[in-house]
Amino acid sequence: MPFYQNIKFRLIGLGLLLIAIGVAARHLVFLPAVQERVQEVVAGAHVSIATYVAHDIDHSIRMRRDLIRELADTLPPSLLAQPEDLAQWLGTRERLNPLFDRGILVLRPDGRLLARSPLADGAAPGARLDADWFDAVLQPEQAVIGKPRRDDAGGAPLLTGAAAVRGADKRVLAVLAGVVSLEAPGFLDDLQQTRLGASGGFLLVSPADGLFITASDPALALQPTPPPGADPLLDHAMAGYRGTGITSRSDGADALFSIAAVPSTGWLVVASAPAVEVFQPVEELRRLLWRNTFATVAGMLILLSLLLPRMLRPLTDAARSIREMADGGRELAPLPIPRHDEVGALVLGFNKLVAKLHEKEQALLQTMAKLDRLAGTDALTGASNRRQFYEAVEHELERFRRYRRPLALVMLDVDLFKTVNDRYGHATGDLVLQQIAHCIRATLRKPDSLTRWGGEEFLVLLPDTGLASAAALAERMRASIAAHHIDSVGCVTASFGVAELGESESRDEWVARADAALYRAKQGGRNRVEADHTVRPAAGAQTGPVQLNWDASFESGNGILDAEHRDLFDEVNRLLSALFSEARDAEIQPAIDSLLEKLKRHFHDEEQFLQAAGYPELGAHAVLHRALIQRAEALVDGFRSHRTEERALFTFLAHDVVAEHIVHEDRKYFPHLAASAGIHG
Ligand SMILES: Nc1nc2c(ncn2[C@@H]2O[C@H](COP(=O)(O)OP(=O)(O)OP(=O)(O)O)[C@@H](O)[C@H]2O)c(=O)[nH]1
Repeated sequence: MPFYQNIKFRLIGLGLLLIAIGVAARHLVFLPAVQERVQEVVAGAHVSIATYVAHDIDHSIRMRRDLIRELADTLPPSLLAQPEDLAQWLGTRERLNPLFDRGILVLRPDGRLLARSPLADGAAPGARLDADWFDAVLQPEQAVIGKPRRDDAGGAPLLTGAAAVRGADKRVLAVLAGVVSLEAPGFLDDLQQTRLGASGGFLLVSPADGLFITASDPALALQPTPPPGADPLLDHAMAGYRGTGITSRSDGADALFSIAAVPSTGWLVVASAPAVEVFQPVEELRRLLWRNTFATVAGMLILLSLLLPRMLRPLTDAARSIREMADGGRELAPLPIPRHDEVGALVLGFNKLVAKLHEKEQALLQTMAKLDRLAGTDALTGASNRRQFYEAVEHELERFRRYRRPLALVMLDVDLFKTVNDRYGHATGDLVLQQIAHCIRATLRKPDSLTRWGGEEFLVLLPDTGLASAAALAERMRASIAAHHIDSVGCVTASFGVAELGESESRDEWVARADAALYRAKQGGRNRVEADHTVRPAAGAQTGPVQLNWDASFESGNGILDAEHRDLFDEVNRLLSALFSEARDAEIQPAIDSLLEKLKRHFHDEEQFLQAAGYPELGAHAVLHRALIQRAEALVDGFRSHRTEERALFTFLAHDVVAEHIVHEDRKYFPHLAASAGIHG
């Protein structure tokens, strides 16, 4: 699954998207609104301050102008002829109202100095005929405020207020002027010393004179204003704009400005503060928001990476379990409901689905069982079912009655199979049953048939087989099953019960005896074979004129070999009986075939045991086996084609096979086998 389809990735992505939307909203909507509001508030404050400063300046100017006017109006014309008294009069007034720190002068209409206070030598400061105010003051009745200028020595900036002294006929008798330094305490010095914020300040501009009168930066005092276009802020002011706004300054930086007029002079007070400073709170808020955003993202990532796996575990667990079930690695079963949320609902849905599937599976199994019953085969193991077994038994019973052929039954049951089911699941249990059926089949001959009798119980029907042979075969099956390794389970075992059909015994009695023997095998500790000897075998009841008798001295001590030898004796006896009876060839032929097959199997088993025991004469013994088999096959062929007489067959079986080989030759290895069994035992 690509990572972007991962639900954790999507949830984290969603979280980040929401944060990004929040950040965008704050920076595009919230912060601009805050900035606008801050500008409104600060600009309002700046306008108030600029207006206050303008009124203060206006008040100072008016006071000086009114004082000069009043002095001019109250100056007794008679004093004009007495300069010393005039100076004294001026001195008294000047001391009473010290608004002109640079002194008060009285000039004649031609511009010559008449008197001054305080008395000082040299030219009176500002008392120059080219002064703009001198001519101006001769005209109107009002006092005049002159253009600010530096004193004659180029020192401090001065401002002169003047008024004409007129006679009764309104003729100008003299001009009275007061000179004040712009830096005089209580005049404009406050404006120079006052800052707006950290680096903002004020400008006092005379648009009419194109002059900075004074400013928070003292270097600007009495400097000409820059030409239009050089400073957009001043251009605004000069163009008559009054109020507040943001504009670029001559240094390119934005500034918040506020402009207020000084009505008495036509001057302007311009308050300006760098926008960076004004909006510093907004910038701080912006930085705070970024820090908050980073902290939120980091917190969210940490929280989600810790919580998401926990929150999604029920989902991932359920998905894994379902996948395992789908892949066959786990039995299809309901899952525990982790909690009552959407995942719980999902698992509940899955469980309902499983229940439905089980129902359907049961229905299918029932149908299959029905079909099996009809078809005669068990679908799981491929073995016959009871119905087919009963049919086969009917056929064999018929043969038994007619030809007296022995008939044996092996019933087997898997040991502790419930534990296998409980530990590894029902599906694995089924697999075990299949493998066991496979093991059994591998040991059977053609005419033998395997039946699944019930759950983990099987029946093997062995035609033409006596009790001893059947027990030997059962032993072979037991060993084969016990040695077979089954993936993920290991080895399992089975217990066996063997019974040969007795004379006048019913099918069900016979099966019951095999079942009882099986029960004894279970009781005896499982993984073993129990043969039932309680009923005399029917086939042995009918004997011919010539019979071979078994003797205890023929026993080698090896259970399987002895059982096979005994069975061969029985087989030969049965065949001899048939040969000497009136039986037809067609009826004798199956007995001959069965004997030949048993002979071959016995020789093979015997060679295996002798090899395992390290018998030194095995090579020579095996040569005898091959010779006997070749001879037997030739005789059987001849018998089929009526070339061989019954006597030749009789001689070969009774003499060559039984008397010579089994009784005489085989005895040779008995001591070796016994010794070897002693060593290994
Ligand atoms: N997997 C599977 N189990 C089956 C089938 N038929 C029967 N079984 C199970 O086989 C088990 C038989 O258990 P028991 O009869 O108690 O016997 P056991 O555990 O084999 O023990 P012993 O026979 O005493 O050794 C039961 O759990 C049945 O459910 C089948 O077709 N498939």
